[in-house]
Amino acid sequence: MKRTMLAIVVVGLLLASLPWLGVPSFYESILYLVCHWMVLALSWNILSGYSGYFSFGHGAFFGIGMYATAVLAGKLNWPFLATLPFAALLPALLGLLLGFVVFRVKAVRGELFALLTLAVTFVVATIILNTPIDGGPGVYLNAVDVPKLAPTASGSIYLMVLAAAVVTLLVAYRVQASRLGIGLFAIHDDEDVAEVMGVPTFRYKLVAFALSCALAGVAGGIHALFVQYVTAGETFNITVPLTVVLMSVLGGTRHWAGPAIGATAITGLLYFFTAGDHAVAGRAAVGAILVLVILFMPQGILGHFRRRRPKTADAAVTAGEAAKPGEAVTTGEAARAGEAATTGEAARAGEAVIPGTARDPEPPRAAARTTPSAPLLEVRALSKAFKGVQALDKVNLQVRQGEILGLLGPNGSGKSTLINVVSGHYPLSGGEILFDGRNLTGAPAHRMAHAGIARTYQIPRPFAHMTVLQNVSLVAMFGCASLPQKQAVREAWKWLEFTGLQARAHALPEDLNLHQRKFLELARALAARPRLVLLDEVLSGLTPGEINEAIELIRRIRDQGATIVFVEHVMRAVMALTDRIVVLNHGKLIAQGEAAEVMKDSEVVNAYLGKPAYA
Ligand SMILES: Nc1ncnc2c1ncn2[C@@H]1O[C@H](COP(=O)(O)OP(=O)(O)OP(=O)(O)O)[C@@H](O)[C@H]1O
Repeated sequence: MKRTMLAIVVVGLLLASLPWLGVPSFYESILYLVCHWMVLALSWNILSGYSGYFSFGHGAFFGIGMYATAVLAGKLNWPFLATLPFAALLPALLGLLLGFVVFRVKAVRGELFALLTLAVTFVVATIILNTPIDGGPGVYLNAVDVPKLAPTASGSIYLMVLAAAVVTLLVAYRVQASRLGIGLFAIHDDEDVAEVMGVPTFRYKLVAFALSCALAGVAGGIHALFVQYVTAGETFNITVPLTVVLMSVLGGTRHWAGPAIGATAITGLLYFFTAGDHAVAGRAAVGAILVLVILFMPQGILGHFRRRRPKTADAAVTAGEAAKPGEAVTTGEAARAGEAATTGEAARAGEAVIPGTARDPEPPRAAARTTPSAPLLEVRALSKAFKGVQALDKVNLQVRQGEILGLLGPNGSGKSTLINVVSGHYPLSGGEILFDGRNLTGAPAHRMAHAGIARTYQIPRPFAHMTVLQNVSLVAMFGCASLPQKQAVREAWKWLEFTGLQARAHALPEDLNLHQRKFLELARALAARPRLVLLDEVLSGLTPGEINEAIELIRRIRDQGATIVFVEHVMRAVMALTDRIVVLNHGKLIAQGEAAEVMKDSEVVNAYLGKPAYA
């Protein structure tokens, strides 16, 4: 990490020497434009590329920065450098305000967010144009003194934008490698699941948005000085956000350096054609290249080559490095070495290791038991209504410390809904959730995860662009354990070994079979070091042999002290594993107690057992 950052700074310092080497100012202008677009594209990518919240409003934040400097320096005669903090702060505040409202609304994701940010651009442009900020004629900055940083004014402006580009590169790099970046990539893949796994999605999106807007604002402030004359028509032109998006997509949005490559390529190409007096042909060429890249390299230039890399000579290095437990694996790496070097023999053969036959991992730390049989989870009058469906109707339930509680009921009786509500995936409609004596009613899902609740999904929902190892280590970082990154990777290896998935550590979820995907769900839940594990039909769809493996695995999880709620239709597993069962029907709890007793209950027989079709 330090080497990459050092390399960015060294290259920046080398480029900073150009104004003293007598380079014609024309070239400084070209380099200025490259750096300028780099800042804009990189800053856009911090929110939109990493988290998937595509914004078409970057022009607004850039424009606010531009006008902040134009008004403060051009109209109020402030020294230029004193305007830059405001050029950063004002768009950041607008981003925060907008995000504070918009990021709370689940419906405003994807294209709606893109349209909303585009609308913000028009609103900002209209306000600026129709108030004394601009008022129509534009703002001149030709009387503003350029800070003397280099022998010439153009050299000084170039140095400022170069500094901004270096800082933005460092920020983009640091964010990607940090918890924030990993959380944003999880949001990109599945925001609801990310929240349930412990990622504070709202806060992370806000931070990313504010950072993105602030950097765009700085680019705007410097650009105001560069163009010397600021008009609303030029500033809030749709080509600004479009160009930024295209540059990022071309270079690759899932890598910190992708937008920088896209910005360099497109600016360089445009210059090449403009210099040859073929500006129109240049734009057409850029358009054609973009179409080709989107068709054949949908992950962008960097994404494409990084995806191919493990298949080449350095695959062994990538896999070997990541195979060292404790080595940090960031989401951007996405190493896809299906045959990655691993620790066990079976793993080397590329086979999943049957739990119990793998080399014994260091015993995974399980939740510590406190008072035996004390309730760990208590739900009181828990209700959940969807439009027209009362999925849960005043359910009262206790889960005791250290037990396996079977949650049974016919299809549609509310079992998954109960798990969804207790894990925070769905907000409740009524009632209370008490966990370990704390009232978690209405808490956001990431707080449920931090408190010690982990879950699996009936239909596995792994983060699609992250490897198996990254999926599991993310939960070790953000779940109840809240481990630092390197320790989280070590923890993930333990659970991969526990579930027999270590041979698939570097595979993407799409390359796993159903059995492996179900076990990935388990490994993820366990890596959180939860106090309560909610298992939603982990056995469905498995073969009888795989079911036996899973039963053995769940026993081992319980033996290590975890408390488990177990939704299952496979009756032999229910009988083999559960201490107690509760039965739901039409969202109501109809029976609870020891399995053998409850199975004789006439209401249970009528509602559930009387129905055929369970294994
Ligand atoms: N997101 C949703 N929107 C609308 N209705 C829902 C939603 N999720 C669940 N329901 C409804 O709530 C009721 C309970 O569903 P739930 O999935 O909890 O049942 P279940 O007992 O888990 O069933 P299964 O055994 O088939 O998984 C069903 O009528 C279902 O259609």
